[in-house]
Amino acid sequence: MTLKLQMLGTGSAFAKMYYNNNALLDSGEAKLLIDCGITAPLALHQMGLPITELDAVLITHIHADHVGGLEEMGFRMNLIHGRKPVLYLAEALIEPLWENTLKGGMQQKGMIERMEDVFEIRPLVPGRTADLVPGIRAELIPTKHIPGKDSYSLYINERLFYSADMTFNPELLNELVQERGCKAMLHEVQLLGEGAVHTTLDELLSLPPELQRMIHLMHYSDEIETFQGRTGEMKILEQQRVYDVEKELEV
Ligand SMILES: Nc1ccn([C@@H]2O[C@@H]3COP(=O)(O)O[C@H]3[C@H]2O)c(=O)n1
Ligand SMILES: [Zn+2]
Ligand SMILES: [Zn+2]
Repeated sequence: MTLKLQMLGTGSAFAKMYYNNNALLDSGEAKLLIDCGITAPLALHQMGLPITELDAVLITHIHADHVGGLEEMGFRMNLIHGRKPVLYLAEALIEPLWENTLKGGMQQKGMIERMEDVFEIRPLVPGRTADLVPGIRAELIPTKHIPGKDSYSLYINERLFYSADMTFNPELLNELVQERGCKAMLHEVQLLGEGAVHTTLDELLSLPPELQRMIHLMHYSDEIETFQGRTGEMKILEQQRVYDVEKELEV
């Protein structure tokens, strides 16, 4: 089974040269979308991938660059295709995603009263590996991002770490490699400024070279081109390029 990765976008929340940092994983048997930001429907359209081809969506946290495309996804799937998209998310995100994000645009008296009326909700328990779609299983790892807001990174198929949005956590990265057999890391990076809610490039450059070699950078701002050749042993993920995870991303 070959796992393929295609980033719909590799941009930070306010990037204008890149779509939102949302990822398509394809196991050959099923397709999982990780996060569905504002630009995700347009990115999928430009990739020529119909939303009906997605077997499930997994949400890491409730920021618009990670959930802003769910209203369109929900309406189109239900109203045009007569299907509820499968939505995986931590139990703690279910209520706030509906009450604080989707309800305003999607609620319709007598037709859509709850998130379950438009999505097939599949709650995830952090720390417990779940089979998501054929060939893709994942464990939610609670990570620090915005104080007071739940946010999760992913450990996929016991070999691929997906940071989502998080502040620097070298202990976690070391544990994943030394104790859990991690072979590749897709990690967000803030190129400029202090890392209040993200992980900075300087923080990642402080990691040992052998760990840096496992890291592929994503969720970056428009300045990324000026950082070519300045990311130590780390590579920069290319938007919409299709990667064979084992052959091209693993060390
Ligand atoms: N305390 C905060 C909260 C938000 N932000 C910015 O808003 C963005 C929301 O999406 P993101 O990708 O998590 O990046 C956040 C910061 O750019 C920030 O910089 N500081
Ligand atoms: Zn983000
Ligand atoms: Zn965020």
